[in-house]
Amino acid sequence: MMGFLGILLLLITLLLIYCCYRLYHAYGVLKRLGIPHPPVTPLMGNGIELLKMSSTDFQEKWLAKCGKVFGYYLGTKVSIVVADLDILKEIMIKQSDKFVNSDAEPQIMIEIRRNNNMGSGLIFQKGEEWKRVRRIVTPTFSSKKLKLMMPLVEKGINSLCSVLEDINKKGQSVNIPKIYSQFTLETMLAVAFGSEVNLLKGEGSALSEAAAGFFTDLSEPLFIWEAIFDSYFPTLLKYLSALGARTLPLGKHMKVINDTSLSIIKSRREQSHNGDKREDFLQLLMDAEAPDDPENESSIKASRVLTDKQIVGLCFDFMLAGHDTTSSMLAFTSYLLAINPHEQEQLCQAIDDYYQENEGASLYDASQNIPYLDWVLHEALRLYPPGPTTARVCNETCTINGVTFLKGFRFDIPILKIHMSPEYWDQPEVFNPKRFSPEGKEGRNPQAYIPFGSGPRSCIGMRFALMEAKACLVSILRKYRFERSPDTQVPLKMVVAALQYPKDGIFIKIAKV
Ligand code: HEM
Repeated sequence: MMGFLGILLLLITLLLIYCCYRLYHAYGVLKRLGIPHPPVTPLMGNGIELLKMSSTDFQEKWLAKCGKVFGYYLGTKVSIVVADLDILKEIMIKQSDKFVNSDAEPQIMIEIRRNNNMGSGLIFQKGEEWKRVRRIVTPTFSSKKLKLMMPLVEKGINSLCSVLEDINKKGQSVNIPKIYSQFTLETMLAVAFGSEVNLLKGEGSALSEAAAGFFTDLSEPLFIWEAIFDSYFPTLLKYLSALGARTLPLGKHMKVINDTSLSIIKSRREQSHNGDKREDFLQLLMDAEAPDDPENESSIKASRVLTDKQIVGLCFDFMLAGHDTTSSMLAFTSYLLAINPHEQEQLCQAIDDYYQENEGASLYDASQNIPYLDWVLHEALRLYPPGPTTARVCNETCTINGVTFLKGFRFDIPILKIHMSPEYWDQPEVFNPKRFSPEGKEGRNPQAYIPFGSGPRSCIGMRFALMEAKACLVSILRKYRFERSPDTQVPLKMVVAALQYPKDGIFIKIAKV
């Protein structure tokens, strides 16, 4: 009996020694490569600190202590934060083939997509398949095609303006992000799913409820825990995620989105013979075909088009990536104009001048041809980039500017920190749209401004987002002004997660011109 216990104890001791050795080895990677990192806690790595503070505060703290490149561990998984613009240019543009994948999709989302038989879309798509899909989808975002969607965008703008009219009549301040969030969701449902609702007037649908519910259920700590868990128990994580996918509301919301979209595609295919086509993303993706690729003669017909489940995955991605981001851009721009009345007047003057010189101009043309409007939006995106960080994964060990990165390393690109760095921006905290005038841009490193990312994996929806936001602001500012009220919090308290939000909302007044 003692002999058995002795052997058991010995085995446990050996197992513990092995685990300690594995941990010691795993936590030695960054040191061996000469990449500085914060002190680690066994098992958690730097996860505890990341759960306590926002990812951008974490980046700020350790960039200040370690310089422009540092690493950290989630569990035993390595991430590298890179704020060095030369290295970023290599990762995002010059050697982008070695960093073609962005972040890994959370396991729970993989399981939910699998349960619903939904395609992977673009955001989390990898390698060659990502290249193929991006090639097919890119023409959908040409200026010519986006212009065709303007009537759907204008419809949303009209109902937004009538809501602002009511708010103005009441004379109260309003939490503007909430209004814009309904507007951009409504527009996204119309352009990506062909589903017309009037959320701003309180008229929703099963699809709009599922979409709104989906956004409420996403949380950053869930993803930090997942990354830590994944580094020790990947198989168990898969089982737990499969269970979560079946039981959590997130899975149910996605099922509604998936089933509704598939039935819309089906009915459009059935009606295609009557030649009555709607101009929206859904239809464009249904008709999309990759252009000829002379360098790839073997590309077969089937690989140049998208399946229905891929189309649903893509439309879902557009909603995921395009709804909250665009509404946040609009909300922060309105806030900045409200607290900078001089800049607001300059913008309104530019809009008036444009319409005086171009009587009867369309909303699309006006929004594309007022430079000051462009500068204002870009400056708002500098100060408040909706996505404060983006990511890449290294798929081939390589050395860049003397730093070696191993295959499998994940990269955090600290967009917000770069936008607020005094090294690249004079008085970075000041709202100054003229930074984006041709003279203001002269000599600036383009990598210092990346609200939509950069390189081949940059935001595919940038033009659509800017078109929607510009048209929206032109329409509003021809009738109203944003005004600071006693409820307006200055400076804003922020919550930073995958996206950044104003903690207590943004309350401003809507005044009539
Ligand atoms: C102000 C609005 C928006 C901002 C600030 C924004 C920002 C970003 C950023 C930072 C990325 C990652 C880029 C990189 O890592 O280099 C991204 C990717 C993406 N965005 Fe946007 N986005 C916006 C609106 C939209 C809209 C309206 C859509 C769709 C209609 C969209 C669709 C996507 C997609 C599909 C990707 C993944 C692209 C890929 O991996 O190939 N975004 N966006």
